[in-house]
Amino acid sequence: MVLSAAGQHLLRVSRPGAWGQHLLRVSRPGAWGQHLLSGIGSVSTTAKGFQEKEIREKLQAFPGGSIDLVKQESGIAVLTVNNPARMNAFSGSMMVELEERVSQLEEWTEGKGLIVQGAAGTFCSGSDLNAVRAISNPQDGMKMCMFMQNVLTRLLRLPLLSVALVEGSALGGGAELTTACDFRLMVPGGMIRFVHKHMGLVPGWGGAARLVRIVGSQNALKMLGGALKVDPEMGLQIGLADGVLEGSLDGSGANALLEAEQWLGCYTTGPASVIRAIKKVVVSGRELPLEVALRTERDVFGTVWGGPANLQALASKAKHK
Ligand SMILES: CCCC(=O)SCCNC(=O)CCNC(=O)[C@H](O)C(C)(C)COP(=O)(O)OP(=O)(O)OC[C@H]1O[C@@H](n2cnc3c(N)ncnc32)[C@H](O)[C@@H]1OP(=O)(O)O
Repeated sequence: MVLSAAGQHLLRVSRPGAWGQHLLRVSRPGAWGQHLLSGIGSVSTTAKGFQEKEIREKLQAFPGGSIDLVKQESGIAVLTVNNPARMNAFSGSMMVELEERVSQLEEWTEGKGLIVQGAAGTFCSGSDLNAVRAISNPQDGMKMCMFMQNVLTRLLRLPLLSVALVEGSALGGGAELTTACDFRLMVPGGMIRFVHKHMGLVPGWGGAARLVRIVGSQNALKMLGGALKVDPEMGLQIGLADGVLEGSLDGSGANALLEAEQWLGCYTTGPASVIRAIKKVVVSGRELPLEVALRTERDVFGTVWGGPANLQALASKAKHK
């Protein structure tokens, strides 16, 4: 177990602070709500200087690895960060592929859940340091950040219940990726570590903003300031991890994936229309000012009220003892 002195002081925080003010300043709530409903939320991509085409071309110049997506009949998809020779670090082309996979998931109307994992028993070691070195000027770095912020925001807003399955290490951008999922499940020996400080950096893929909302600002400051190694025990203690799995029996990761599917299945059992509606009302409650969130909730409610699942439940005279 890795529990540093600083880690001992981490506290569980159940509710992040208010932050709707910022949303009000950077976006038109009406349009925002529509984006959330359609699952195609765009964040700061309209900010001055962000040329998606240009940064895509730059990123494509750093190839290697892949982002693999398998959509299963169960309604649970598995997204694998696959670059084992570099501990699943994100090459430039993988960043672009991640965006394409997120687009595919946005189109997947039968989907209910998503598991994000790394290949070969480890999660992800962040951005590929070779690519980072090559685009180390601030302008390119900021464009790469905006690209990844946008992709990871869209990932988090998918109308799917998502889980990061953390086997091995989730470092730097890999740790940020875990926060772009609704839940985090850790395997014994797994570690989430925001190593940015040791790289002379801060998170830039939206990981700090999301981390604060998950564990609270005190814990986030300690995690970033101390580059703390968060193991499963500490993860549970501070609310970063939602569960600890038994892990793989043969080192293949297969058992952990099966366990994660079972865990997620507890929340995705039921018709896709209802599960997707649940995610939509939670995302709007989390991201929108109350008035707008209430309007969105009403609209989403309208999509399930009198729908097949609702009518079937009424006909069966369901009792909830
Ligand atoms: C806004 C985003 C900010 C960021 O993500 S900055 C990047 C943060 N990540 C890092 O600094 C990770 C650096 N790597 C490490 O600490 C260690 O390699 C790590 C992951 C703990 C694994 O240690 P070991 O098990 O001892 O294995 P190793 O060091 O021999 O690594 C195996 C091969 O993988 C490579 N690798 C690991 N992480 C990488 C990365 N991020 N970018 C590029 N290559 C990376 C490493 O160079 C080694 O390659 P090779 O076998 O020497 O050719």
